[in-house]
Amino acid sequence: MKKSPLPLQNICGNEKKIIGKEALVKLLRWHFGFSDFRGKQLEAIQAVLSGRDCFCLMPTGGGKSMCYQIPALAKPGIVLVVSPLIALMENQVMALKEKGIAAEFLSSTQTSHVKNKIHEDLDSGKPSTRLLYVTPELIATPGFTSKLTRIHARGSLKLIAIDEAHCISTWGHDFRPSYRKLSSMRSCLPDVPILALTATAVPKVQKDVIDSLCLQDPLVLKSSFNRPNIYYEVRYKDLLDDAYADLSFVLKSSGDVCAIIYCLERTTCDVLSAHLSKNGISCAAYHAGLNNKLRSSVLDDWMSSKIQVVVATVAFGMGIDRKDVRIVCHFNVPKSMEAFYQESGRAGRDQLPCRSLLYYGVDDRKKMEFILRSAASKQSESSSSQDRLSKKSISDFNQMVEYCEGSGCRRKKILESFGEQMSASLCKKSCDACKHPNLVAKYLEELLTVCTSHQRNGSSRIFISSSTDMTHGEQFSEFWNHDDEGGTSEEDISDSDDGTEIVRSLAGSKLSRKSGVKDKIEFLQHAEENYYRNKNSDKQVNKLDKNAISETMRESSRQRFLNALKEAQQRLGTLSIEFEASAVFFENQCYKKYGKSGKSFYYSQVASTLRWIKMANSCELTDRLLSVIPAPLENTLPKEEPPKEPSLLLQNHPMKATDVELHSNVGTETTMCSPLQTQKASLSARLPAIPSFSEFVNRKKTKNNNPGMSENQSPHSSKKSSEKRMRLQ
Ligand SMILES: Nc1ncnc2c1ncn2[C@@H]1O[C@H](COP(=O)(O)OP(=O)(O)OP(=O)(O)O)[C@@H](O)[C@H]1O
Ligand SMILES: [Mg+2]
Repeated sequence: MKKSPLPLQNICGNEKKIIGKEALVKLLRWHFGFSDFRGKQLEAIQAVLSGRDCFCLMPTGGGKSMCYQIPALAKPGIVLVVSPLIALMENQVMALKEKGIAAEFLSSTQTSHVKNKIHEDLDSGKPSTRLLYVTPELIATPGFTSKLTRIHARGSLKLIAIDEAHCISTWGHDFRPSYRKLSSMRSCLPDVPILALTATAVPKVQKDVIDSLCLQDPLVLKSSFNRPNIYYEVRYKDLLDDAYADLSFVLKSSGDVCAIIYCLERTTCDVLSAHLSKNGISCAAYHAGLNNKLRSSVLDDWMSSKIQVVVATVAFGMGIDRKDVRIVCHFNVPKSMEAFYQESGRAGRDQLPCRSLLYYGVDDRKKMEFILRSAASKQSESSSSQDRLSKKSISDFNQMVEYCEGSGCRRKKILESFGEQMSASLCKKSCDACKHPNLVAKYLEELLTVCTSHQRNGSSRIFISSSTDMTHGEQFSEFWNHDDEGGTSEEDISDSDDGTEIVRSLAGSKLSRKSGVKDKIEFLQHAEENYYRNKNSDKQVNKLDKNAISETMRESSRQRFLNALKEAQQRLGTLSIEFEASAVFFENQCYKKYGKSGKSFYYSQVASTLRWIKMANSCELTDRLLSVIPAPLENTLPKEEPPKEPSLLLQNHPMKATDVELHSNVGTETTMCSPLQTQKASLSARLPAIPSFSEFVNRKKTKNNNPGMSENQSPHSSKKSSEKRMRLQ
């Protein structure tokens, strides 16, 4: 229902003068029903109404939107709001319309009839629209720029508000190339004040935003980043029997509360959501792998409390305003403190007590380090700016690791990462480290023991050394950006299907290992059924396109194989294979087999091959790789001459067989099976096949049912399992 305008709506004409607090508070009460302004809202509003540029840094949920919504009501003319997500624009416009405020948005999702009506209004001399939400992509189009210039010439454009302004900075955690195009606005639309709003901007990003937008003598308003109503807590997956069960328990014991659970991978969202649903929790998965219809129905159901828990990738939530989110859980460690702050900040926007829960796992850390490293290695010729960004992404992630693995107040760590000093007393025991210091210290000690045993088994070394390498001068890239360029111009979700996604999707994560075997098989069967169902549908071509395996994906897989082989080398002692070529060989095999079937099957094959590499002994590995030696080699081998053709074995490498023996550790499998012997034996031996997923699972089952074998093979597993325990609530 349309609300009658407050007589104050034109409290002043177009003249630039400070409007008194009283008049503005009246607007706030009349239109929004809030008794007073929060934090720096009033200062920001007064600044922009007086025609001054303003940079406004307020915490998540601090009420930044009000800083441009009130100005829209205080003066005639249009406030242009640049927003990164269509979902966010839709929500805000809907909420404003419900309050009787003339707000519109322009996006590709609207019908041309609706768009035409909005354009008609904008073209009229006296537009009724007060707030116009647009994407940065639209602003960049020449047609829209000239429309804005015309509106401005008529004196009808009173403010440009740039929401989530950190997206303009390559230093920010959510850099969006399209935001950079906003830098031309100052020259196209001089005199129109610009308001830049963000919740997360370290000093470097603040400066970058101010410079990029050419803000002139802006009023810089900074509020504390502290969110006193959020209780911060980390739970350690490696010390838990079952993180899924733990999370179920937390959610159930908290009552039927509203929650967001962030996962790194889409598959984890699906599997975890299914698990929670089975346990009676009302929830749904949300990620860019779902179609638009399903995504918006999940969003609607969650916004209207039909479901309470959303299990999502980072695609979910920027600017989504459900006030009563009581728990934000990160089921995998986030990539940076900025991302963590932004996402955990979606809890408790009603200022009531709420909880940030992070499940930290050593495997997750390694996976993230691997992703960072893969992204880095993708850049063969890096520019200095890419190099700079890559190093930054590593150090950003290290801050997150420190948050989880370090002792001391979590709140302090968050605030200090944004350059804010904090006294120890500020936390008031509102994080686990301050509330239960002894318990947290004990967990960290236990975690260290688990990590050390991982390392002793060789499983961590490759990652640890690679991450150390990375901080010492390799080339890196910012890989997680919501890069909306090159895709459809107004896609509302941007967790893209790039190479990183593949690495993320590869099986072998601790999470998927923790779900039951039956669940897993059901899940894969379901995926297979879906695949064949889709295959017959008339959308097949489109789907196959989406399912296509790109060169980037293939490169990620090769990298993954390379790391697995190096890890195998650490586990087994010196392995006499040529790593790069072997990695290419394994990847080629997967691609040959499943290249045409699409990426799901391809990933699955990559994953099972990786599992096989993890379990194989030296003989099996070298045998497997020998199979690709060209036929003529067979004749040359007995003479112990190096083959002419390039081959995968180190035999073709300058290193001699004797070198290998010298490097072998006594008692390792390498000494029992020298490269030469292996080659000879393998020519007559049958090659072991790489197991399928179900074979792998069944083999594992058999081993577990055979106590002798499991004892020999995994002396740590039973110990580790008995070491694990559910954490106290
Ligand atoms: N002065 C106020 N008094 C009470 N509630 C307010 C006030 N201003 C804003 N709010 C409410 O606070 C909530 C958060 O506001 P808003 O969405 O603008 O936050 P934000 O700073 O943009 O957060 P984010 O960074 O997550 O986008 C909204 O529900 C809004 O209605
Ligand atoms: Mg906002």
